[in-house]
Amino acid sequence: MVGMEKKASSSSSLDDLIEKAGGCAVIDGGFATRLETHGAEINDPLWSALCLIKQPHLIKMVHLEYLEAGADVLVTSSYQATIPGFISKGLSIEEGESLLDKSVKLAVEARDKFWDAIKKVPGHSYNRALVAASIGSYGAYLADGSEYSGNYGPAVNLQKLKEFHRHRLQVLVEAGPDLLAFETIPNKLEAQACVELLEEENINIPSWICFSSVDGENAPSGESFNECLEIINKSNKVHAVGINCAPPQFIESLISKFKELSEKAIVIYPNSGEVWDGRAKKWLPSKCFGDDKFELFATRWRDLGAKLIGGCCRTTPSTIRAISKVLKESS
Ligand SMILES: C[S+](C)CC[C@H](N)C(=O)O
Ligand SMILES: N[C@@H](CCS)C(=O)O
Ligand SMILES: [Zn+2]
Repeated sequence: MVGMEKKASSSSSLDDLIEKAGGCAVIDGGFATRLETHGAEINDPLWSALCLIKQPHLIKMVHLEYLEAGADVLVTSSYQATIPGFISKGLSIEEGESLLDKSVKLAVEARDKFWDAIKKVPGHSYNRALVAASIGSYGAYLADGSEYSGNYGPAVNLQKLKEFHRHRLQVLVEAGPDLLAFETIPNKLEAQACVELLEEENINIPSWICFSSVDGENAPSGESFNECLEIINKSNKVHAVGINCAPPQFIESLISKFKELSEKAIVIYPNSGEVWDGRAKKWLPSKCFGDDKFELFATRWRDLGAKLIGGCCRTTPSTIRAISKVLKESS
């Protein structure tokens, strides 16, 4: 147990979903990398957010695929969607705001469409999914791979990070998601910026903060998770903490570590094990885990205490189908 810990209020929509899902809810899988398999062009500084401008129908299609596969939570297409990013494409602030709003609306529309159809099917085993607005790290916006290094340079201080996140956070919250998902946070300073913003903006939507990790032990910056979680534990605006887009082989020990360091729910959605080359902008062949492995991992991670489990880059709807099936069978 950790001192000074503020537990988030217990009757949130997230807690309800976890309970309905039998103690462990399923998050969707890699979003941008799935868009790519449908032919989306995302080799761009905006990465998957380019689709919000050019191919929004693909975004909805991927959301529907993950719902059909059994996801209880959809993460929106806003990971690398930012107002400055859209401005650099020649769009206005208003157009950028409208694209952020659209990222939430597309997921909500997919969720409602799927739920309206499936709830009429007798004996179905789906839950009404929640929509989590993705808030990618500053490193994601930089598009230089720094969400895996945490190295933002000396000019990037707390103020700058809060400035970067504030407007997007306000617009996403206004769009009405069920949850907020801070993703691939690589260092302590950015975790602090997120926590302070949730307080300052008085956000009452349940949120999770997920870190990436490249050594399986620490945040990518080299700072210990002990230091990072200390800040998060003090806030009752954060409902869950965890890891996304790190390789699956790191997850088991990180769940144990997070359990020791925090009382918050633990959220886990690793990538396939392949490694992102931020310069070449491609996935390097590496130890890649298939759906059968994810099936085994998912029960182990659930038994170790994870409350939300899904996949990140290069995992697919079939990965999520495998996770959902095994968790439902054994809950
Ligand atoms: C999670 S990484 C694969 C996302 C893409 C990165 N921010 C880039 O733009 O290169
Ligand atoms: N939600 C994002 C995270 C990228 S690391 C995606 O799945 O594309
Ligand atoms: Zn990822």
